[in-house]
Order: sequence, then C-alpha cells, then structure tokens
Amino acid sequence: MDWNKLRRAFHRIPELGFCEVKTQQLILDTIANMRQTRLTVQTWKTGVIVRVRGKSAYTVAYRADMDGLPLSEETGYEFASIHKGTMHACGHDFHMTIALGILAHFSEVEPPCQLVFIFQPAEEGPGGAKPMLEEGVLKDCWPDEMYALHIDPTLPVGTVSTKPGLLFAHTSELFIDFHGQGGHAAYPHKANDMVVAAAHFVTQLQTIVARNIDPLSSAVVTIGVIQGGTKQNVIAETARIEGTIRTLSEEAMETVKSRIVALTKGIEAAFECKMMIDYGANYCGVHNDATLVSDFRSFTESAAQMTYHEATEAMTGEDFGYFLNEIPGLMFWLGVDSPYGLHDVRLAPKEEAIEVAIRHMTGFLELRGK
Ligand SMILES: CC(=O)N[C@@H](CCC[C@H](N)C(=O)O)C(=O)O
Repeated sequence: MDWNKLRRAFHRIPELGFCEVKTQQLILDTIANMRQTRLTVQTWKTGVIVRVRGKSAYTVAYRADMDGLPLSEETGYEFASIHKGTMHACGHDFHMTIALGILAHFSEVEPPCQLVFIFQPAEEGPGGAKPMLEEGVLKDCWPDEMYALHIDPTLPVGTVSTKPGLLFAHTSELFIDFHGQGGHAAYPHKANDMVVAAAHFVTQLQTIVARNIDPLSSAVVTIGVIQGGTKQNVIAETARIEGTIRTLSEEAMETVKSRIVALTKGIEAAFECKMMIDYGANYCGVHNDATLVSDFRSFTESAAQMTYHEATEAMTGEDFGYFLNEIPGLMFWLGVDSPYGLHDVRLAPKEEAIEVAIRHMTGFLELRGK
C-alpha cells in the first residue's frame, strides 16, 4: 500500500465533525482491501471501529481522529483540499493513514492480543470520544490499554515525545452573543452599540489570565472570531465572539468561567445590553499513564533511528482525554517537522513521518499483551 498516496486522498476531502462521510467511506474501502480473516468492522455515526483477533484475550486500542477544520488551505499542494473552506490543518489525515498502516500490518500478522482500532469523528468539535463511550461502543471489546498520537510540527521526523500525567489541557469552547439597540451611525445616543460592547468585553477578558489566575498555574483565553454589524454607517444591534479557554487544572477552568460571568454582568450594566454565554464543547485534560509512558519510552530508546523527547504540558486540547479517564493509556507527539504549525493554513508535515510512525507503533504493539 502506498501510504503517502492514501494520506493525500484523505487530505483532499477534509470534512467537519460528524460530517466525515467521504472520509468514513475511504477508511472502509481501504480496510476492504486488507485480508479479512481476523477483522470485524463496524461503524458508529461517521466513525469506524475495527477489531483484530489476536492470540491472547488482553485488549489494546489505538485511536485516530478524522475531522478537518473550517480553514481555507494555502499550502499550494497539488493534492490540496477540494472542499472549499475546509482543511486538514491538524494532521488528522496523517493520524488516519498511520492507524490504517498499523491495521494493515496486523491484518496480515496475527497480533499478540486483541486489537481495536477506533477512527473517531469530531475531535475538533463538538467531540466524538465522549458520546462514543456513553453509547457503549466499546463495551464488547473494552481495552486494557489505549494509545493515540498527534503530529508535532516542531519536532524532527524520527522523534516522539510524551510525558507521564497531564499532557494536554482542560478546554472549553466559548461563544457569546451580544444583543443591544441598533440605529443610525449619526445618533449614537439613541442606540446601544454592540461593536463597542464586544470590543470592551474582549479587552476585559485579557485581565482574567493576567489578574485572576495564580501565576504558578496556567490558563489561556483566546478569542478567534469577532463579528458584529452589517453596514459602516449603521450601529450594530448584535455582535458575537467565539473563542476557547484552556487551563492546566479544573479549578482554574472554574475560576475563568466565573470571571467571565462577572465581566458579562458588568458589560450588560454598562452598555444596557443582553449577553448570552454558551460554553460549547468542554474536554477534560489528557492524562497519560506513568507505567505505560515508561514502557513506551524504553521501547523508543531501544529502537533504531528513534529519539524520545520528554514533553511538557501543552495548552492544546484533545477529547482522547475521555478515553484515558477510563482506560490506562497514553498520547504522544509525533515529529513531522513543518515550518508552519497546527491550525496554520500552510501546515506542511513531512510524509516520511508516516512510515516512521507505522513502523514504530507496529513494533510497540507487537510487544503488548503477550
Ligand atoms: C490538538 C488540537 O489542536 N486540538 C484542538 C481541540 C479543540 C477543542 C475545542 N474545539 C476548543 O476549541 O476548545 C485544539 O484547539 O487544541
């Protein structure tokens, strides 16, 4: 199988969370071309779950996320997204290809234990891991341990990086709608301008991390979208901001949210407007199992041409954390050496990393559950 070709096929057809219809079909078609004797394939919404019968009853799961982001690609690739305004800018095209590469190996070579491959929709939002668990998708093949990777553009190919304990932050989306009184641009005293209210609020939000969070803890409040108004000479009746909150502890998340509520009350009073807060999708932190990290580290350090790098916590989020709340496991960063970062419209991960990851994880899983 030409894995780079498959990755490019995924890259062409990015789809948003729970709309991964073509992506799901490409996964199913790829699996259909593998030896079927040991495989059981099922679908869940736009996801796919594949069980591989192995020697022992011990069960190990491997998860890949599937969705793209609402971004307009600017890589200049000949295999760029054909879905206007949607892009695989977080490496999920790599994640799926690598999972299929590992699966292809174990469809040919009997694994030492039961394997479960989970192709999970909607990691970027609204989250696929939690509903998958809640709907009991894994109840007949409950894993004893579980793995996933995420590409890291800052690390060279041949490097993997992780750490015991918290790897990724607690996250919450943030959507706030402002409702005031529109009017003629020339009569501001007869209106409540929601562009001005939103601008004040966004500025005040910056004080939360600076003034309310313990400097020895950490938090991020990022507003990625600000919208309001319809015409340059009309005072805006509505505005909307969209963002995300990241913290290293649940307590800090509570602090940020309570400060947002307090600031909202102040803006509502000051601008005589109404504000509606929606926290959208919330993800718990990603907590790695210390013993499995130690096994993974030892394996990596004994592998030819592989480097292990001890990670620090990242403010990225991942709903893989929901799996790790119930199943011991780990997530690790895979070096893909791109000059442009995650969520950048020019993200250009090196494809050599695909074969490296397939070889590395195949070798690691060969040793599990014997
Ligand atoms: C690895 C990565 O980039 N994950 C995303 C997860 C997003 C969760 C949610 N939509 C949010 O924005 O809070 C990330 O942005 O870290």
